[in-house]
Amino acid sequence: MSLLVKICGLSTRETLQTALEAGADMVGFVFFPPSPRHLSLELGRDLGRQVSGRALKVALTVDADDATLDNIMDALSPDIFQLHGKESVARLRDIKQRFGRPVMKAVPIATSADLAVLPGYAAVADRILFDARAPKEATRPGGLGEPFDWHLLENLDLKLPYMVSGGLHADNLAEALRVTRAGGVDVSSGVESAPGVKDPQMIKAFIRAARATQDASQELSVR
Ligand SMILES: O=C(O)c1ccccc1NCC(=O)[C@H](O)[C@H](O)COP(=O)(O)O
Repeated sequence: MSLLVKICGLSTRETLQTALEAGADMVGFVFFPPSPRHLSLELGRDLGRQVSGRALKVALTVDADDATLDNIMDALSPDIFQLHGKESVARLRDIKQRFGRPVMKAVPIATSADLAVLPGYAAVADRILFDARAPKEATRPGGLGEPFDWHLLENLDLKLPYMVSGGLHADNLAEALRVTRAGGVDVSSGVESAPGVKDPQMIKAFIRAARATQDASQELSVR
């Protein structure tokens, strides 16, 4: 199965075009006002039109209410909702039923105890995103550019597809994939020149590095 590459927190036509042309499988749009990547609904609508089927549109929200999700559905019509807050298993089920879209649940990781929530989420979510747990003082639960200990996932036995994120960049994603055996990688800070400012060259370098890792693992598997 080919590696999924997600570029998250895109907020301009130019950098979205770069990610699409470089072959990103998923493009993430943040709807969380404290984030430097937060999009207005109007900009989300515009960027969503630009994607026009070239990648999966991921709407990233944090403990959003139904009215907010309704507005995002109308503006972006996301392919996936990425729920990056404290959403319960029941809330995931509710969102899936109400909006009829797959959900990717972000699971914050700092210690092995954080894995205890997996069985509940895995019963409802379509995909899991492992991310570094944000420090208590953080103004947002993700997009902080810090990794977690990937070895915490070394013995993971998850029947659901999962991605790894948190502090990834072109030079460490191969190791993150080797240790976690994730089916996808997700990045935001690692392709930015400043918080919220995506860098086209860094986007291209990240996707090139991910594809090189994918090719290398496919070569090994056919030997
Ligand atoms: O990106 C944000 O600003 C953000 C805000 C609130 C919740 C989640 C957020 N990002 C979630 C993502 O999917 C990021 O790509 C992921 O946390 C990795 O971020 P980074 O460590 O900056 O690569």
